[in-house]
Amino acid sequence: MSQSVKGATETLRAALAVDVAYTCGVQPIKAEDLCVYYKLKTGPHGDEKNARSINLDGEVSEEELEQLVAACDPAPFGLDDKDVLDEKVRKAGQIDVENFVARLDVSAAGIIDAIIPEILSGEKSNRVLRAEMYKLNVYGRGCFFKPHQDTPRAQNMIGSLVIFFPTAHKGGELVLTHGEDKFTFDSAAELGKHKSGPAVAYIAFYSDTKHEVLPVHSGHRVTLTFNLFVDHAESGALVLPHGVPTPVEREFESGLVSMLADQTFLPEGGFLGFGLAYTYPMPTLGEYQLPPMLHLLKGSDARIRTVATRLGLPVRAKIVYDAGWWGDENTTVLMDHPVNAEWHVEDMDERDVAQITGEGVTILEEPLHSRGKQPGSDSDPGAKTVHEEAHLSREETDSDSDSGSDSGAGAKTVHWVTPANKMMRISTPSGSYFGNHGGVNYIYGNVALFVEVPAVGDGVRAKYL
Ligand SMILES: O=C(O)CCC(=O)C(=O)O
Ligand SMILES: [Fe+2]
Repeated sequence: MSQSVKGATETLRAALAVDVAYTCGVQPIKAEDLCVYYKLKTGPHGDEKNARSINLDGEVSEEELEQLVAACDPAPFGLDDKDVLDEKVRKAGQIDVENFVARLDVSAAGIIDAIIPEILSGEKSNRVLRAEMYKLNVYGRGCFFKPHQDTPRAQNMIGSLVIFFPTAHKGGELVLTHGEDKFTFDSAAELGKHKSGPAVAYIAFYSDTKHEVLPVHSGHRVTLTFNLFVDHAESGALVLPHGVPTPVEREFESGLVSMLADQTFLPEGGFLGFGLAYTYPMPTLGEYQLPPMLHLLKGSDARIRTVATRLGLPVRAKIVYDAGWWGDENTTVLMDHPVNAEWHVEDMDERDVAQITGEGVTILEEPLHSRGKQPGSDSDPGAKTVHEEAHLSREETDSDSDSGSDSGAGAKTVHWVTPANKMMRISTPSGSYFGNHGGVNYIYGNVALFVEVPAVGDGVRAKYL
């Protein structure tokens, strides 16, 4: 590989390393929007449920908050398909959506508009962000929630939104961990700085990001939680990224352009491969289609698509499976469709294998070097080495070709920019899943993006001669 390609690869990696998994702030709202109506628990004599209202401002009394706590159920967490109560993992109160009404409308209050630029990666195109209210939670003194990811509920679930009422409390910081980065959001401190009128604090984050709520030392931390979904216009067409490129997009673009201009780089054409920074919800049962993945990309993953599309380079998404059972220890399979995760190694018969090797499937002819290693773990020198070149078999790159080519004839080269080193194992469908709600209809799976690089002098590459 030439020095210039090495340098360009580094530029791309550096541009992708700029990534935040959240966006947060304090939003001024109308005083009446701090009001919540909630149902009381049925009385000991089976009396009818009554409702009460509470104004969740800084002046709310201890007595009123205790009444709210009395209307809460203990909040569970999710372990595989079960909701589990265990105060060593999560201690908090919750009210389900059918038992309360909050006056606050996050769209009308401007909170959705405030989070869109980050959560949809600066690119509105034809995507819409929809917030679905999920719970009201009360974290009193000593309450907390240990590190977890939020359970994926649909393929288009992208994030979680938490709204914090300005009720007095100390502690209860939300700590997010993404790769090597840690971020602490102290909603009480942020709201404390806001002196001019009523406000709520908010944070939105990609829901596969690990997060925890530290113990509350005093007072009551009252929140509304929402699941965030990406919907898109009926046409399903991906609108071309518009707007002014950000500095980090320009940096990424300069790396791509120097690769295209280097005539020693993939002279016959091929692919740039990117293992992604985030994981994506995949269904575990039934018949599926991979949703239009390119609409659902998060953070720096979306940057790959944005810039490549702007340059006119086709981008495709593939699910990455580690299919070690397949004769060869190191078989990596890239698929357009999630595999029915009910399939276990033992159950696999030839028919199943034929199905897996069917249309839209790519077997990497050279295994990924860093298979099974944790990304970024310093103790493991292999983790940071990228297997620079592997081959994408031709059946995938040329739909007209005969599909039985495992010989490598006509295979296209993949130049891996970031390693696809976290993979789903076909043989372990759900493992032990730990989330904020029981359910294994969806699991977070690993995806790789492939940017098609034309041969020297072909297509959009012609202008870089
Ligand atoms: O209250 C928070 O800050 C986060 C709560 C949470 O992680 C959850 O409900 O899943
Ligand atoms: Fe959570």
